[in-house]
Amino acid sequence: MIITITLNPAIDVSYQSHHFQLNKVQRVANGSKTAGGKGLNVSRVLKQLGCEPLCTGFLGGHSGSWIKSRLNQEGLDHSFIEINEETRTCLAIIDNQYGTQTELLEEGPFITIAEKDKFLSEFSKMLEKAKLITASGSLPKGIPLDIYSEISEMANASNVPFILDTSGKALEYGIQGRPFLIKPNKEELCQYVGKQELTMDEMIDAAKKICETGVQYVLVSLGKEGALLVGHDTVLLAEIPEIPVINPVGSGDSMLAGMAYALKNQYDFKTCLKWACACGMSNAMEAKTGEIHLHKVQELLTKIDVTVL
Ligand SMILES: Nc1ncnc2c1ncn2[C@@H]1O[C@H](COP(=O)(O)OP(=O)(O)OP(=O)(O)O)[C@@H](O)[C@H]1O
Ligand SMILES: O=P(O)(O)OC[C@@]1(O)O[C@H](CO)[C@@H](O)[C@@H]1O
Repeated sequence: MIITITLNPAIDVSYQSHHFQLNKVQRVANGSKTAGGKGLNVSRVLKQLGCEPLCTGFLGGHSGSWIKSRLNQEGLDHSFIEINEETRTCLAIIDNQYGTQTELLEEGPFITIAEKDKFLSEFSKMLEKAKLITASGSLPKGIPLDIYSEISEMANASNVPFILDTSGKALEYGIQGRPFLIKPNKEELCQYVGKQELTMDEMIDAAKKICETGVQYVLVSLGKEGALLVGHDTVLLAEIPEIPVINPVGSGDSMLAGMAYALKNQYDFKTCLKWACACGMSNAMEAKTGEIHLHKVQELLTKIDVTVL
């Protein structure tokens, strides 16, 4: 079973706006509302790929109940720790005319030490059934910065591959727990190495240095430019065709789901990278966050070129 961890889930509200302007009243068509936060997007895409993930993390208040009822409707198995405070809402405004994507991400609830300890204790029980674990997203308040490192070490001790997609300090600390794979986008990798920009060679160098610390693979997502997969003795570059983009929010999560699915099926790394890109692309072609279509993924797989660098 794949376990997906979302420590800071969200009700994701996404609006399509034309010529979005600041400081103006704008009327828009009803937004799409999904059970989100990165890990829940990963879970939804895994389900669309035919997997039965178990979703875990923290949920609270009315928003938490709404998310649970959505997960039930979608047939997603879940086991969340109930918290005192309210689960957050995140807002995305997509303007395909201007080509902009504006996001307002709430920081999320405060998690008490008792709630955090309960999570870790439940997680150690779930770990017994896990074949692969993904953890995605920001940390809610009160959660120690090294929690992903702790989770990774627990997974390593049980020989279960752990895949991490986070940013900033949570990534910096998380890497110290030696996850099997991390998935920064280019901006997150730049931030990690403290640079404004990185060339392709510099990205490969940075990823290799991360691998020297004990991480086995670094998957760098590059939006419409495709992706890089770097390991100790592997550098693969995926080049992708142009596609009609509707809403790319959640493409990184869909990519992570595609990678997790392919790894679980023990595909070779070139094929894994193709599945990861195809799922990210398929999501970008849909209005809903964290949605793919298998027939589109299969068609996209034939159009992605992976080169060994
Ligand atoms: N505009 C696009 N055109 C084609 N493919 C895309 C586009 N945006 C994303 N993708 C696909 O999805 C993958 C992941 O996208 P991206 O690098 O934007 O991730 P991300 O920044 O983590 O996204 P998010 O945080 O919104 O989930 C890319 O490697 C690519 O395969
Ligand atoms: O605040 P985080 O956890 O880093 O990101 C949250 C978020 O922006 O990520 C997803 C897109 O990847 C959205 O579903 C969600 O709202």
